[in-house]
Amino acid sequence: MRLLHTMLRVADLDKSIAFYTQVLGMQELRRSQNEEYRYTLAFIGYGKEESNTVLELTYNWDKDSYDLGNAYGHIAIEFDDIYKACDAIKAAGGNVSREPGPVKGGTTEIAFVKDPDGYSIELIQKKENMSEF
Ligand SMILES: C[C@@H](O)C(=O)SC[C@H](NC(=O)CC[C@H](N)C(=O)O)C(=O)NCC(=O)O
Ligand code: NI
Repeated sequence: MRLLHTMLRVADLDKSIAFYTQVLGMQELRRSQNEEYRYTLAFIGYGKEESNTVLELTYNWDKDSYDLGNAYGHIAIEFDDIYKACDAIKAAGGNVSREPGPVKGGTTEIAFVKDPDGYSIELIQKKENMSEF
């Protein structure tokens, strides 16, 4: 078995794709529409689905907002330098909701940003040993 994707429902597909590609450096891998059930899927990530776990952005044509509720946590992305990444995200108008720095009670360096729908994305500083979590 292999973890294939995480699906997020988004209110504005082009705005979300612009954020994940232009701000977080992902690629749009493929897009498909379902005319009968009125939705579009966009698969995005850092490489081909054959060897990468990706995001599936779902746009329902008749829905322009969602209640994210209080159960969703975050999606985590590893960066070589989260400090530079956060500076670039701010420069691109992105929302850095938690400044980069050591995780509370630990040493791993993290930051959080919000995507256009308000989903939290955790940026984790690349390190040799991931054992802290
Ligand atoms: C391609 C595969 O990864 C999918 O997830 S498609 C599954 C399909 N998705 C939708 O219908 C999305 C729109 C829906 N309104 C929503 O917001 O979830 C799905 O869930 N189909 C249901 C089924 O029973 O086939
Ligand atoms: Ni899916």
